[in-house]
Amino acid sequence: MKVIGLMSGTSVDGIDAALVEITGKTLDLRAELLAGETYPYPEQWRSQILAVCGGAKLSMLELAELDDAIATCFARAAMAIQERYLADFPGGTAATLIGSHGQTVFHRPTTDRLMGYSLQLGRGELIAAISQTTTIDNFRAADIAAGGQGAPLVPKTDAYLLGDPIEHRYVQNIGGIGNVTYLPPTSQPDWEQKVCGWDTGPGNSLLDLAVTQLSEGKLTFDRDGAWAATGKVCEPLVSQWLAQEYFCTPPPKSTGRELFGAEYLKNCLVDAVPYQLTPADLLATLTDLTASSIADSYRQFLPQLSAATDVMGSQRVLLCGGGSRNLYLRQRLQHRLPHTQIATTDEAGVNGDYKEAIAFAVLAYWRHHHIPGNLPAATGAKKPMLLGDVHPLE
Ligand SMILES: Nc1ncnc2c1ncn2[C@@H]1O[C@H](COP(=O)(O)OP(=O)(O)OP(=O)(O)O)[C@@H](O)[C@H]1O
Ligand SMILES: CC(=O)N[C@H]1[C@@H]2OC[C@@H](O2)[C@@H](O)[C@@H]1O[C@H](C)C(=O)O
Repeated sequence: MKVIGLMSGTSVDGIDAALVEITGKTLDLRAELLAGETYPYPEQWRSQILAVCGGAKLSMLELAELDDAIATCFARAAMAIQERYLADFPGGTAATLIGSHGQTVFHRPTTDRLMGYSLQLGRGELIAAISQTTTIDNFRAADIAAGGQGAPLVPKTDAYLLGDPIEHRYVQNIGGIGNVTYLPPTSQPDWEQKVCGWDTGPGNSLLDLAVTQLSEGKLTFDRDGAWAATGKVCEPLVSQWLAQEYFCTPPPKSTGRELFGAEYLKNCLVDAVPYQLTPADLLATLTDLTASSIADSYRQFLPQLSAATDVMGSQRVLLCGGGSRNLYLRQRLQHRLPHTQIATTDEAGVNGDYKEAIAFAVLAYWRHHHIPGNLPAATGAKKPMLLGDVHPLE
């Protein structure tokens, strides 16, 4: 079955569209990427989305207009990837389903007191009407209704697309926020029960904000980590930051720019004052915070594993997301995980630029086939749930 997956992440850089041929169910699942492309948001909408994510107030009319503008961008992305595929493969057939994550503008994780609240804009009914294709959206709500965080949702798709019979794998996305899926060797009889995942904390969100500020708006990110690589990590500051609540909280846990955003960076800058860091030192230290928070979370929350595999050396991190291109970040991660091989998901057969878009194509496919999409060990939901609202054509 051909399915289009659509995703825009916390960096709000554009809509990732993946046209995927999917077969099988879970253990026999196959997802072949036929076409993938990122379609940037028109600048007007990108700045409005970033403002809303940063807490800007909207009237209900403005909210409805933004929702529809995003849905229109998503529908256009779906139609464009469809056209590109049909132009490249004239005998090909069109996708029959769209799985759209939408654009997260607010995420409040579930707590002991409050049910989680996660809002993705870009309504599926409009995507379906414009693209004339059945669309599934709102994937996080059913998990939240079952007491889960609503995130991360990729772990179950990672399990069936990236498992290995011998290796322990950590599939680590480094987007605006970082998230990991741990996969035990699939030759272990009970491997599916041991899969877990969580949001590790900041990916590039703090770095991007700091680069924008330090360059007075001339740069928006540290390409290849070149600027940070000229600085020196302030280790005491990293240790101080790692003691913060989010990093010590055991999974299930999820987060967003609501925590690791402008306000958080402001506090980091205050903490850094006594150390008199240069801009490059500050970027090196923030880059190391991302690397250390990732490595530290593996050690804290999978302790028996790291003891066993440090000896056997059969563990591998598979990176994906924009941060995997940051060479300095990779270097810092290797420094923090000396006995672990670091590669990319591409090297394991899944395109890292489109892995999340592929995941939402798979989640829509599972919804269509009545297969639950969440992994309770990752989200904290009480049970596996069918994810997504279906918007069929009349
Ligand atoms: N060559 C590069 N060098 C350094 N960093 C890069 C490079 N290319 C991309 N990035 C970083 O990756 C970010 C975008 O990553 P990505 O598209 O994976 O995020 P996202 O999907 O929006 O986020 P999330 O996974 O949290 O939802 C950019 O903001 C930038 O910081
Ligand atoms: C609420 C939300 O949009 N969360 C995103 C974000 O980006 C990374 C991390 O934070 C993860 O929790 C999630 O995305 C992926 C696709 C997920 O649900 O697995």
